[in-house]
Amino acid sequence: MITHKKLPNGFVYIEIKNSAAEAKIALQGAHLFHYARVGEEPILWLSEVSDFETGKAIRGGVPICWPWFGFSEDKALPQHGFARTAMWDCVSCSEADEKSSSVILRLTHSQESLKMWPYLFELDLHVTISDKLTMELKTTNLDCNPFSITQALHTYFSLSHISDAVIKGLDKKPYLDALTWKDEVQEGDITFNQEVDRVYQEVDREITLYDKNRTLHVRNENSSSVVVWNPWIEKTSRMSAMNKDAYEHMLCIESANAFDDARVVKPQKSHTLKTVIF
Ligand SMILES: O=P(O)(O)OC[C@H]1O[C@H](O)[C@H](O)[C@@H](O)[C@@H]1O
Repeated sequence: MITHKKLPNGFVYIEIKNSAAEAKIALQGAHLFHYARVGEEPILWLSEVSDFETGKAIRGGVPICWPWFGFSEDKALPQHGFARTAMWDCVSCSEADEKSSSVILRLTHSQESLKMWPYLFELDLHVTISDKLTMELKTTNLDCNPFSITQALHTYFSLSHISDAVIKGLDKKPYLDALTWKDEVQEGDITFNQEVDRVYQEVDREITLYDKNRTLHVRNENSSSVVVWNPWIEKTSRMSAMNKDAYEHMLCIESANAFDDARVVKPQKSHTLKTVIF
């Protein structure tokens, strides 16, 4: 069942329930903020103190960073672009069978977007909810000039505890350490005992997240960069909409086209960043 819902403050979202899983996705930002398989704990982390307010990104779930990841060259523009706080339209809801439901949300250029980023575009998020979570972010260039994008499906995973988390699949991969701005190379698995903010490059394998009671797989397409982020104690205390111990129960593994993995989209052409989480 796919139902359009509204919070008391007017914030609108779509609830999807089928025999395999359930999900919630806000029209603001096409922001998926809940996904759980039937009978299991939620796979996505959502801050207990997140705002569901117009113009503010939800803290948790899967924010969409687009058309730039991180800071823009113009520091007056929002970090991670404007898509995550813009209102999207729902253009399609469908149920393939009792175990699989799909929603397509669309954002197109507007007077406001053209002030921040001077291109005509269509951006579609196709979400499929089944025993897997599939997200396809399709950028179509409707302009007469090519444009370059950086982007991420900025997935916040829910953890039993950060000290139990192990990421496999990035061994020997080069990365930019966003804390020191140095280029490094990963040696072995990733574990966490301090702040981590890294953009891995040349990623060509499935990534596996081991937690105490659960193993999750992330399979990306048309992406060779992955951001791994945990803000740890001090940065969490400075972050909006996060309790001070929130870093213990979240970890971001972001399916991206970031830094050296920026993509040029020619007029009338498309690029689709895809991730499957299972
Ligand atoms: O606070 P936000 O704008 O949502 O950004 C949250 C985080 O996103 C990414 O993971 C970046 O690598 C981090 O440096 C940043 O702190």
